Order: sequence, then structure tokens, then C-alpha cells
Amino acid sequence: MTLFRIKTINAIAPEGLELLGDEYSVDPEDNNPHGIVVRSSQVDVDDYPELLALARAGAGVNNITVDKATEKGICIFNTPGANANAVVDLVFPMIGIWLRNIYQGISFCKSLADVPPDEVSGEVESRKAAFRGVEIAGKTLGVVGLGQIGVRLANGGIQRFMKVYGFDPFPSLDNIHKLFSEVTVTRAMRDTLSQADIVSLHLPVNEKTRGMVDADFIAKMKPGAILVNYARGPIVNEEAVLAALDSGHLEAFISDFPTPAVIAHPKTLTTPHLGASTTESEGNCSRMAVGELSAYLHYGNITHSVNFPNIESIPESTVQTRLIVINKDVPGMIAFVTKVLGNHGVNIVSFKNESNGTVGYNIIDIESTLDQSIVTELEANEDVIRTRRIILT
Ligand SMILES: NC(=O)C1=CN([C@@H]2O[C@H](COP(=O)(O)OP(=O)(O)OC[C@H]3O[C@@H](n4cnc5c(N)ncnc54)[C@H](O)[C@@H]3O)[C@@H](O)[C@H]2O)C=CC1
Ligand SMILES: O=C(O)CCC(=O)C(=O)O
Repeated sequence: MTLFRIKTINAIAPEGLELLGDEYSVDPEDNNPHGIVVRSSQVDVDDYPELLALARAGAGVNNITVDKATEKGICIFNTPGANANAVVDLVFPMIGIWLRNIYQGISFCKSLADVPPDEVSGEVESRKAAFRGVEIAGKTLGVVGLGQIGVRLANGGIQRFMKVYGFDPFPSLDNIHKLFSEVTVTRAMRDTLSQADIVSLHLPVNEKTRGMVDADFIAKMKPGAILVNYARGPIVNEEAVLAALDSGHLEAFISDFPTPAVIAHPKTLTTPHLGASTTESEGNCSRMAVGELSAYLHYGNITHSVNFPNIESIPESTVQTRLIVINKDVPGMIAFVTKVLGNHGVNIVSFKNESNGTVGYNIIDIESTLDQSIVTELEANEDVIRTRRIILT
């Protein structure tokens, strides 16, 4: 029997979707789903009246109306780290492609297709000097954003015999602990920028970082440095970058977010938002997204939400009803919920609460059914955002 309707948007790897059992329908055409799995397409949660949760199979959630979702009690997940290796696995080759003039070298080889066969090796040897490059080893890498991707990139730089500097204004302890000790973490961004031959961006786009890479940012970079953007297009002020490429202050701009002006510039290399596009990464993201979504839909448990607190509670076998109360994070809500339930003689087996400063989330296990009238009473409180009654079988 179908309990939950899932809508997929974009190509979601089957490895994850296959984990959903018979209780789920999965349909890209479903316009009234309980859950959504999406990659980079724009999603406005207002378009889905019964939506409970959305999982972004990836890291960035700038394509989703997260603030609206919070107001409506819709849980938004992402899949931290699931595609990080794929990004790192592309950024280093892209830097190498620029430094070693690979692109020009490949075009040159293609141009030899019409040359008589006995002349090809002569042409190769006599003209290859034009494509001489420089090595990654020995260069200094600056990583802006030491999250899942940034830490792997910084460590990868050390493994490639680079000097590595990194900056992050809000580093998580988990990520910092994974950094190799050879990486220098600077307290100010300018100290990373001023040291680096190659600056790579690995931070989210938000109201604080939109346009962050402007003329001032670029002026703090070493003359002749290379800028790499595999984070998000709008973090970079394109005009400032193009001006710096023209003046020579930047040697090159390597980006996953092509625009007409960037593509047209001779000192750029672009890929079509390919950072996460590997079989392995798509499988990882899909499996993680589906796991998060099903734990939420079945049990109300939360891991890796970007707008709700993390919380997990395993129900006792005697529990019949799991009541979820999602509320604004204001004082007195636990007392309010327990009072309403107590007034109606409801025996609480387990009460678990977490908050993230904006949303309070309560998992309340009950050994009986729960009347709709009690839920209605809870929902009448203006600080209650949403409730769910999950019947455990
Ligand atoms: N090109 C692609 O296909 C992909 C792009 N991305 C982009 O890369 C971004 C980073 O991904 P993850 O490392 O997985 O995320 P993450 O959340 O693990 O790390 C982001 C880091 O950026 C830091 N940060 C925030 N504001 C900052 C600022 N002003 N300056 C420096 N650091 C700042 C955060 O503190 C955090 O440590 C994502 O938000 C996404 O936009 C992610 C995956 C694939
Ligand atoms: O799913 C994709 O291809 C894009 C991945 C991405 O940009 C992200 O995870 O933030």
C-alpha cells in the first residue's frame, strides 16, 4: 500500500530510489507529493500543498525556498560530503589543464589529422615547445571555505606537494580535524588570498557571499594568480574578474558556471556544472537523500537538515502513535504540549525535543491512538507551525 508519494526532479540515481519499498510511489510527474528529491532545479515549496520534506541530492540549497519551507514546517535536507570527492576530482585536473596548456595541446593534435602520417611525429616534436607548462607541485593553493569539499581539496594539495592555505569564518570542528597538519589555516581571508598562486572557492552562495569575489577581493590576490570557482556562479562578480583577466592581475579563471562573457574570454576554462557529475557521487547523493527522506516520513527522525534540528528517537515496540510537533523556538512550548496531552489523560512514553534557535521539534511517543481534537487544540497555538500524527504499525 502506498503511504508516501515521492516526486523526483532531475536525474536521481536509481541506487537510492530503489531503497524505497512498496510503501512509496516515485513519480517525476507527481504534483502533490509528500516528499521531493531534487538536484539543481529551482523548487518553490508553495507549489506543493502536502509537502512534508525535500531532500537536495547535493550540497547547495540555494535552488530551494528554504525560508518559506521553515515557515510551513517543511523539512529540507542536503547530503553533506556525498559529492565532495567528485568536485575535488575535477578541480585538480582543471587546474592542470590550464597550467599544462592541455586544451591547446589536444586541439593541436586534432589539427594533425590531415597531416601526412610520416610527418606527424616531426610536427609534434618541433612544435610542442609552444605548449610547455608549469607544474602543480610547488605552487601555493588557497582554499576559501573549509567544508566537506574545501578540506578534501586542501589535503589533496598537500598530497600533490603544494603549499596550502585555507580560510573559513565558521569552520566545523569535524572538518577542521580532518585537515592535514601541513595546511595553514589563516584567521583572515586576506592572508590566504595574498599567499596563493591558485585560489579555489568552496563556500555556499547566500546573502553574505553573493558577489563576494569583487575587485577588492581580487586586489588581495597575488598578481598573476588563478581563480577557481566550483562553488556557485553568483559568488563571483563577473565584471571584476573579467577586468582582472584583462589587466593581467589574474592569469586565468576556471569555473563550473559558464556565462557568455566568461566563455568568450581567452583566459577562461569552463565546465557545464559538472562538479558533482560522476556515477559514484550521484549514487552517494541519491542513497543519502532517500535515507534522510524515508527516516523523516516514517519516523519523523532528522539527519542533515538545513532548516530543522537533528533529532532521532527509536520507538518502543508498544508505541502506537508518534506525535510530531514543530514549533517556533519560543519559551514554554514543551510545557504547553505536555499540558494539553496531560489534560486529555494521554500517557507519554517518550518525549524528545531539539531546537536550532529557529525551529523547535518534538517527538512524542504514545501507546494509544490520539484524537484529532487534541491535535487541533495543539495547532491552535500560534507558535505551533505544524503537527504530524504517525501511526506506527
Ligand atoms: N560544482 C558543483 O557541482 C558543486 C558545487 N558545490 C558548491 O560548493 C559549496 C560547498 O560545498 P561543501 O563543501 O559540500 O559544503 P559545506 O557546507 O561542507 O562547506 C561550506 C563551507 O563554507 C564555509 N563558508 C561559509 N561562508 C563563508 C565565507 N564567507 N568565506 C569562507 N567560507 C565560508 C562554511 O563555514 C563551510 O565550512 C556548496 O554550497 C555548493 O554551492 C557543492 C557540490 C557540487
Ligand atoms: O547535482 C548536481 O549536479 C549539482 C551539485 C551541486 O551543485 C551541489 O551539490 O551543490
